[in-house]
Amino acid sequence: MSTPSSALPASAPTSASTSASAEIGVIGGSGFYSFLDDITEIEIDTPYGPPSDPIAVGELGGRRVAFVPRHGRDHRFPPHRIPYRANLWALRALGVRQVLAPSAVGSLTPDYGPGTIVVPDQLVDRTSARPQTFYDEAAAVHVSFSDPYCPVGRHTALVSAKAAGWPPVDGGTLVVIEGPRFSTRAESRWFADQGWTLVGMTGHPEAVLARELALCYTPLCLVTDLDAGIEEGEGVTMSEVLRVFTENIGRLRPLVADIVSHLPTDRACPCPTVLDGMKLPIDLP
Ligand SMILES: CSC[C@H]1O[C@H](OP(=O)(O)O)[C@H](O)[C@@H]1O
Ligand SMILES: Nc1ncnc2[nH]cnc12
Repeated sequence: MSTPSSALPASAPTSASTSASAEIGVIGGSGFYSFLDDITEIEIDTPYGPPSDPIAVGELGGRRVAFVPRHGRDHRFPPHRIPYRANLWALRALGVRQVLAPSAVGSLTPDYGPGTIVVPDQLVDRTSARPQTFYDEAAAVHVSFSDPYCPVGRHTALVSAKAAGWPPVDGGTLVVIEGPRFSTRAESRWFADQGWTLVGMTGHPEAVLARELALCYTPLCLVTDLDAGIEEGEGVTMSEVLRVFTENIGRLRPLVADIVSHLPTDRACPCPTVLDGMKLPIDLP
């Protein structure tokens, strides 16, 4: 059930006690277009335009959660057109400080076949035409990004997946391509030869934008296919990705819910302090 949409301006103050606030954000990917029951839909504007969809806010496992499908609920935004900045800004404006990001990925090794859950620990940016910073005027801000993901969020995801009987792969490198096309076999083989593990289209700039807002960000990658250079055959197709994702969504949703319920209430990771001592040219929501 959903209550009527509330409208908030970009910088609306939020409080932990309102139905328009949340502490944890979930950004759903391909095939993951809804998550919560009993939601309030929040129409929220940001300096970067509206997010991919109104944000669905509700309660889950005793936690206030905000959900946004990154491609929109009708998958109208291709990966290079997703309003990444608006999505992250809107989540932070609602009070979110920890973000969980499920996505469908291709595997660059036959060791991790379709249905494997991977919590990568590194990222390679092969995108080419996406705004990837909030700090592009007035003063330079350089955030540390050597370890792109929240260590506590990663640990929580790994523990939950193990407990769910879905043994996860701990670590690996996600290469993010510009898309929307899939990789050629030569590109795919080259990625694998570099020792990279997974390939996707949305992990960048989502992770770095979260870092620039001092948010915790945890990727949860579901392998939907072996990428074109890894497997002989026709190569990856969108329908294959969506089919395999749909086959797994029934166990992915409860896993995401379990991770949400186990994320810490106090952040003891380095993420909250990444902007300390920096002179920010913009006010964060
Ligand atoms: C649906 S085929 C390719 C599409 O799937 C992945 O989406 P997401 O990361 O949002 O789960 C991939 O990155 C592409 O956007
Ligand atoms: N093989 C692949 N390449 C890029 N993005 C993907 N998302 C799911 N599978 C993918």
